Amino acid sequence: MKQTITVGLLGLGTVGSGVVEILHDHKERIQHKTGCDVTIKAALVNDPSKKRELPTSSTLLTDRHEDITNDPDIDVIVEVMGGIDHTFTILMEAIKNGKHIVTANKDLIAKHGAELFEACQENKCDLFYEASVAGGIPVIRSIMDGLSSDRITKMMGIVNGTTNYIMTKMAQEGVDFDSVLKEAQDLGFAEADPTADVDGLDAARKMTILSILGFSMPYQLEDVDVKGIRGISLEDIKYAEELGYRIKLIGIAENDESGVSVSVEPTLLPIHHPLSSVNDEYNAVYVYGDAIGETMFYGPGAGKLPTATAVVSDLIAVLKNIRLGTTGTAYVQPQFPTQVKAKQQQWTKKYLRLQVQDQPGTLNEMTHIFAEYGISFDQIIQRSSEKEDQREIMMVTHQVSEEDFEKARQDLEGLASVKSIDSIFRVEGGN
Ligand SMILES: NC(=O)C1=CN([C@@H]2O[C@H](COP(=O)(O)OP(=O)(O)OC[C@H]3O[C@@H](n4cnc5c(N)ncnc54)[C@H](OP(=O)(O)O)[C@@H]3O)[C@@H](O)[C@H]2O)C=CC1
Ligand SMILES: N[C@@H](CC=O)C(=O)O
Repeated sequence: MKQTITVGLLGLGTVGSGVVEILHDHKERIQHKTGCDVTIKAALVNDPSKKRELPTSSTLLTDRHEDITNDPDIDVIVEVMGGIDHTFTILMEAIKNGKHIVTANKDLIAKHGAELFEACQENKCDLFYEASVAGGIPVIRSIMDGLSSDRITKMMGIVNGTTNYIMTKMAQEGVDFDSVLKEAQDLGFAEADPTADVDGLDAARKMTILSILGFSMPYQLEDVDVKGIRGISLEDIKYAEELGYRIKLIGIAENDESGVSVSVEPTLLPIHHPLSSVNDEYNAVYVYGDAIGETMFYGPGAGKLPTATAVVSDLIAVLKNIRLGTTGTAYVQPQFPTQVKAKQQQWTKKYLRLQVQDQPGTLNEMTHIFAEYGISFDQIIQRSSEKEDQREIMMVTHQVSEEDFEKARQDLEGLASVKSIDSIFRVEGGN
């Protein structure tokens, strides 16, 4: 027998309208898969007077969340409005009223995932959040289900669509940062506050969620080393190409015997590395496991319909659970304590771009400093600088510990012949 499930939407913007569209266009497919008919009874918005397409003519548009959280007819809440603490309060209220939750909100899950999970367990509610990491790519489900038999050791990838879109356009079309950010906003990829994208925080939240789930540890957002893309210039993109690399904003989470390190930063990748060809708003995540070896997940990481696909798939998971009379969630209580890896244990290659005095001995002075910390070079190129009596130097080091590199950087800054250190990025690949 067909069952009618009533949904309350929190948010009817880019993702919310995509959810409405998929539920409408795939209505029969969803009925067939779940045995359920889905009705959207109400949607919470900031401005109910704004003209917009409604899910059905009878859908209530409201700016009072209680109209949804307290409505006894509503079975499932789909949260696609964003926000952290206020949204958390609303969802906790909804869970206490027995509502199942589907959310696309990584800000919320990275900060309050554990509390939401506990409340859902206590109240026998579902909690699903596939769209919170890498938009339309089912990477959370893959980690929680497909790879659940393995021990995950590393996850690495491009997990922010906006910055990947910006950097692709900068590299391919030489477009300036501000105009391409505006394009990404118009296309619905960027967060309400796009500084979260540009400064790497959005990617850091996603890497936090992946680390909690993949490593089964209560990893904290505050422990992620985060650098955004503001410091990347068209010169860096050009010199990186010359050295055989592309620059991408890469998240890396590693777990080995010396601890866990999670970072998000601009990274030079060898041109033939598969992540170098991930362009526009696309995302890709490598997951390494003891048994499986290497797997890669690729697809659209942002945008209306790709993100809504993940949200509606979560809703389908809830519908199936309701039919089975059970509850479930993509969360598990972390099993192991987190031991954050010391800087001395974190090894990477580095790219530097510097302006130096054009005089004999400058390069010697610099290499002498690096040698003191045991740092050697993979590649060095020099170019004339726009500034009189200066040269521009681009270097790629061999593997160096973060701690030693930082000491060498400080010593370099103290040299009279070093006029400025304009860029420092991580480099992947090779020793
Ligand atoms: N866009 C994307 O590609 C992706 C987004 N996400 C996540 O999905 C969520 C939604 O994103 P998106 O659809 O892009 O955002 P939008 O800004 O397009 O939509 C937000 C919606 O929520 C409503 N809203 C926001 N705050 C409130 C509030 N305090 N009270 C009532 N209504 C509110 C807005 O109302 P009104 O329409 O009146 O302004 C709007 O309808 C975010 O958590 C985002 O991080 C996740 C993956 C990809
Ligand atoms: N702003 C985010 C949206 C998806 O999570 C991004 O650009 O990736």
